[in-house]
Amino acid sequence: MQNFAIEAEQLRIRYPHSPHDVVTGIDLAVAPGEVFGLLGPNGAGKSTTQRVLTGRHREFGGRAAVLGRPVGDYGRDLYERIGVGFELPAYFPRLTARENLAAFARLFRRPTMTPAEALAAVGLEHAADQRASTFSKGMKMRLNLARAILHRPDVLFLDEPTSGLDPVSAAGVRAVIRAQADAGRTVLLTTHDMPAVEELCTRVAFMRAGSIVAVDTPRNLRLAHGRRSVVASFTERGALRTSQFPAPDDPGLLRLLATGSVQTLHTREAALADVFIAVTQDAA
Ligand SMILES: Nc1ncnc2c1ncn2[C@@H]1O[C@H](COP(=O)(O)OP(=O)(O)OP(=O)(O)O)[C@@H](O)[C@H]1O
Repeated sequence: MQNFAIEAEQLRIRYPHSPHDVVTGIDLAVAPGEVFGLLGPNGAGKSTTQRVLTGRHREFGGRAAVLGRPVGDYGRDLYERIGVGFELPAYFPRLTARENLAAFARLFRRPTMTPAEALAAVGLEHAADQRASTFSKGMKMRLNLARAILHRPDVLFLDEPTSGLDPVSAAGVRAVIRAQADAGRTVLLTTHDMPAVEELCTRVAFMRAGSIVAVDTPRNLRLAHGRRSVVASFTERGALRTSQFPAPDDPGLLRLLATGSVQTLHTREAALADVFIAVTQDAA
């Protein structure tokens, strides 16, 4: 039997006062070393699933296991094995970045990186002695990530690690995640950042209303659900306009070409954003 880093079998989750299950019996099996994306619209149940897998919500049905052991069987030792980076940065605002990481490092029994190593890993070494309360949002997200990787965990759970970041900062965070994957860590990544998914994820699961509606590699999902299209830009009454057509022989495109007004024509490859819309809006 294969040992999965993360497993869920018929996982059902309900909050104390919610009238129905918000996760309705999902199956997940993430192999060691995978960067697995958990995608879907707001409210689909992604964060709730992460909460159960990281031991922060203990009421659930079915099975949830990390590194071959049910999450319910772990105590604090779970946090020796996993790293958790959630959307809202968690740090001591009055302490410097270095002091924050030194404080977090003391919580672990296993050897950790030094604060300087962790700050260098996320590109924050220049701000080591700056108070966390003075950090920009992007810096806080990096500090959060430094905290999550500090003890070199086997599995990393990341919820929206690039949320609200500018493109350069987001690319920096993606590079940190890539380095973690290259070091052999398993990553479960919840995100709406499609470039991050394209760049990092070995496989992706799309959730919709508490269920998983598609799981595959980004490439296979694009082939199965994405549509290529042809984009034409043309002039109309002196203004430049663009239109998208499903195929090069689309009658509308052929009519447009016959007018002689087309300036440029290019093929647009299917993107994961198209897959997102196709599988989370149309699935029954
Ligand atoms: N503490 C809670 N108590 C009751 N219901 C909750 C709680 N947290 C989340 N929910 C509900 O559970 C459902 C799933 O929420 P969840 O946060 O898991 O979605 P998500 O897919 O992570 O969304 P987003 O992309 O917005 O982060 C939603 O209907 C939400 O309202």
